[in-house]
Amino acid sequence: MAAMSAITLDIAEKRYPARTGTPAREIFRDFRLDVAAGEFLVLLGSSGLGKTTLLNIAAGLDDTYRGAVRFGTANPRIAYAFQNPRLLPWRTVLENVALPLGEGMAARTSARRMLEEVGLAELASAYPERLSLGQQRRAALARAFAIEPDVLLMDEPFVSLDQPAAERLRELLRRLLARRPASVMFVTHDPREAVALASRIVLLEGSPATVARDVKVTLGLRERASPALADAFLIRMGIIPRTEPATPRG
Ligand SMILES: Nc1ncnc2c1ncn2[C@@H]1O[C@H](COP(=O)(O)OP(=O)(O)OP(=O)(O)O)[C@@H](O)[C@H]1O
Repeated sequence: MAAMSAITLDIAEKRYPARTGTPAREIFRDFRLDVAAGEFLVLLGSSGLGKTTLLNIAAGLDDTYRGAVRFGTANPRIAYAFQNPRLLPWRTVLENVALPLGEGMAARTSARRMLEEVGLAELASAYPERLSLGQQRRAALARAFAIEPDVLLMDEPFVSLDQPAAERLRELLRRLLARRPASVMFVTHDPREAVALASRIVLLEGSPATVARDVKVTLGLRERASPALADAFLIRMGIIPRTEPATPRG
């Protein structure tokens, strides 16, 4: 028996109407994607293809399409981490993390525990403007995991950080997921980041977008962390092109 899907995206048609200067665009037609329970699915694909549109549809933020989104569990808890951390500037870090948990002491206690887990305990009563981008993203991760999501949607959550900072956040994400497993859809432009995190990589291509590659990633942590080995894997799987040999043939 096939494992039950945590998320099924079944999009008969998604289009954006024409705007002044831009013609109407068909983003998806007869597009289908199943995410298995516990899977860490990374979506790759060039800019403007429809990756964010797909996450918005999965999140229920966009219902202007023909088709259906189905979840493996009734009333799944869904967390969505955006590229911009989107913390409320007039609330403290603790209040931001507690917000999705509601009012009361229990909410604040869980929020505080989440902040400890992401290494921000000392900044609990600070306002977001005092935090670096990396710290804001830690807070956004704490807020996302505070609700113990069944489904975690992430849209380039670690972009514009330097490599060591991005790797520390990826490490944190792995740790958070180890304690609270979720089914993940993660969008990035960076194929190496995809190898670092994914259990499955889906490469989108074309307009309307179709699945060009769909590969399981079973590498160990050491291989994932090595740029050379990650690139070799990406080339082998046809996700990035083989670079031309330096020495001319013949
Ligand atoms: N509200 C909208 N109205 C019209 N067109 C839109 C709208 N939102 C997005 N688009 C267009 O639809 C296409 C897909 O957008 P989307 O943001 O989903 O792509 P993406 O793959 O996430 O791109 P990126 O990687 O640059 O974030 C783009 O060409 C975009 O310009």
